[in-house]
Amino acid sequence: MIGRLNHVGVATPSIEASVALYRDMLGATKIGTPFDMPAQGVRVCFVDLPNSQIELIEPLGDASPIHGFLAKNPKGGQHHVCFEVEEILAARDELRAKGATILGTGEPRIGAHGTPILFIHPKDMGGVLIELMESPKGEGH
Ligand SMILES: C[C@@H](C(=O)O)C(=O)SCCNC(=O)CCNC(=O)[C@H](O)C(C)(C)COP(=O)(O)OP(=O)(O)OC[C@H]1O[C@@H](n2cnc3c(N)ncnc32)[C@H](O)[C@@H]1OP(=O)(O)O
Ligand SMILES: [Co+2]
Repeated sequence: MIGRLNHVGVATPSIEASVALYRDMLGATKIGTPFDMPAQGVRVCFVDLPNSQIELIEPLGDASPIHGFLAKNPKGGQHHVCFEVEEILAARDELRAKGATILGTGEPRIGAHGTPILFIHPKDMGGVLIELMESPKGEGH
């Protein structure tokens, strides 16, 4: 089912401070402009790597899904991994049939790359929060 690793999500209390770390400590050169995703409750900034991306996420609004994580990890930390799938609804139905809990309503939302996304509860995946993202058309694997 899963295809490419699209990104690793990193929660941070400050995108600005994290951008400085990735740029100055690790020498990242391709760093996007931060943007708000109010429907997802996060502010997002991508660090482009040759083979993947780091997705820096900062809480946006009172109902942000990452408030709890940052309360437990005040300095931030690795938050989720995102794999591409060809058909998000087929992936969801297959996962549910295997007993996985799909978070939220179970209806995909549009993610930061403009394609539908879903999340699998970390309790079903060995403590790792998994995001599934439908591959951009023409790039399916
Ligand atoms: C923009 C978009 C994109 O890429 O396109 C994004 O990525 S948006 C990325 C942000 N959006 C999301 O994450 C949406 C999906 N996430 C959620 O619905 C939530 O964050 C949950 C994963 C359900 C966690 O919510 P919350 O922290 O309120 O739950 P909770 O305190 O009840 O925690 C339940 C259990 O999950 C653990 N837990 C919480 N967050 C975790 C994480 N990121 N990785 C691994 N485990 C995690 C807690 O420690 C706890 O474990 P114990 O039970 O052992 O104590
Ligand atoms: Co993500």
